[in-house]
Amino acid sequence: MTRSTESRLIVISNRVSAPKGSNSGSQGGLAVALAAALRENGGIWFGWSGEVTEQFTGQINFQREQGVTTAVVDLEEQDVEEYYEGYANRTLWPLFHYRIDLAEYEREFAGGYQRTNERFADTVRPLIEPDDLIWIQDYHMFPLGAELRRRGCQNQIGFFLHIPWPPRRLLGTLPGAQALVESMFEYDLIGFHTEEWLESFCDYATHEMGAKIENGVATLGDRCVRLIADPIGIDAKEFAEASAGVQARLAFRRMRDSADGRDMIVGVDRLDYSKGLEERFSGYERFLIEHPEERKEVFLLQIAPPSRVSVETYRRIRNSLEGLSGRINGEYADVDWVPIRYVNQGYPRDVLAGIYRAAKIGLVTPLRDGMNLVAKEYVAAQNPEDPGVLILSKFAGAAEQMQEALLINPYSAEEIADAIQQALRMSKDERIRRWTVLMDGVQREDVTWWATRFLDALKQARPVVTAPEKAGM
Ligand SMILES: O=P(O)(O)OC[C@H]1O[C@H](O[C@H]2O[C@H](CO)[C@@H](O)[C@H](O)[C@H]2O)[C@H](O)[C@@H](O)[C@@H]1O
Ligand SMILES: O=c1ccn([C@@H]2O[C@H](COP(=O)(O)OP(=O)(O)O)[C@@H](O)[C@H]2O)c(=O)[nH]1
Repeated sequence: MTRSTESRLIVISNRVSAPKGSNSGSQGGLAVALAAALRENGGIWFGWSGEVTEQFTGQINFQREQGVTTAVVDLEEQDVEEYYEGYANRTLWPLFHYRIDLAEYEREFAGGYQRTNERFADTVRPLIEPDDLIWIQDYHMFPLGAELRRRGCQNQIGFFLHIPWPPRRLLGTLPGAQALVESMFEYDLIGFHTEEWLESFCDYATHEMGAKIENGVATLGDRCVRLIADPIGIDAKEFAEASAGVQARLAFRRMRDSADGRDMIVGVDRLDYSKGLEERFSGYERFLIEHPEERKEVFLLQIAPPSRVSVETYRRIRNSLEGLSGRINGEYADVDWVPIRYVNQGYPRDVLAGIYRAAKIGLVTPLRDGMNLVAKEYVAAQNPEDPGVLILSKFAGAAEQMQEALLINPYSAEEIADAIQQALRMSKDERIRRWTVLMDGVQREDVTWWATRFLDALKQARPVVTAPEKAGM
């Protein structure tokens, strides 16, 4: 990525890095991807520190590391409860993953979300210079662009949504949905991972709000916003280096030794109901039932670091998975074999790289997922001469780019079971053919490609207004 000499980049996201004290392995793909993009680009990365303070002060803690300045603020407990755990993760997250049965619509959450976004706007506004490009990330911060405009910010502001955009009939259940979408017209550019999420946004904007869409631009009244589908990738180069490193090799050997000649199937997901873990276990159980001859020949390693632990739905999914894995193990295990190794712990990505490489199958079966970077990491970690097979949910954003994976419906235990059998029986030639196409895509459409496409589109979204103090220089 060529570094811009004209304008700085201000990235704003809820999570700037893994909160202190949390397992470093549990941070999600967004933090990982943004760290890589900012390393390339330089600039300021602003967001929540992950820390709680008694009273919001707006005091910014700056740190400079590897050419990137991070600027973080602490939030009050009430902000965290209403904004992060409440509106972001009990209202928007389930709704945007098509789970209106789990979505909670509470005025306190909506109020706390708005208040916290106003606090972010007040705090970051003084850091913004007239020529800066501003890039806001994800569903925690839908109204932030409008709040910055209210504070006189005329910069180019882009917004990227990392999760799916729900179908219009589902979004219609959210109180205040129209106001939320209207506020998004204050952005100059909005990015989605897939054409499908982009189309869903257009469907809502046109049918519920009377917006007009033409040549990739949505118009509502006197506001225009450019829309793009821009799928995020991994830092393929860094990942390849990690895969060749000591930790990856140690992990690979450890897994191979403990597999004792059996084929390993691996799943790696934050412990989240959107990841389809119950359905995955049931699909695997169906495979064990339909193929008793395979029982001692395979095992499933599921790595599932706990996530958003203060939210009740996340505690429920954890309990339910403990019960399900326990039942399956109790039913099918023998003295020398356990069908599921279920691990509630996060691992650094270089260790994951070795684990992915040791697995014959990568089992990635979310019920709905904005992208899913694990699918791409699994491919990047494979041995080119003897690669494993990726089984991927057709409801993950990654499926649009990864057509050579075995694409399945994660709600169907039969399809999961059949795909496992197909992958185990697949010839080496076919594995290499599929992997070569997948790997080509992972390398070409990497995190730098993603960030460059977005930032280039943002620069061109509307003519730049030259800052008065720089005019005539
Ligand atoms: O910050 P957390 O609450 O711990 O959650 C972790 C991240 O989860 C979500 O990740 C999404 O972004 C990924 C990268 O684009 C994408 O591959 C994945 O499908 C999404 O689920 C969330 O959107 C992030 O904001 C969180 O940081
Ligand atoms: O134990 C773990 C589990 C996951 N991850 C990383 O967390 C990210 C998960 O991103 P993904 O897009 O798959 O899902 P998200 O958690 O963002 O919804 C990937 O980069 C994983 O390598 C990790 O470092 N250690």
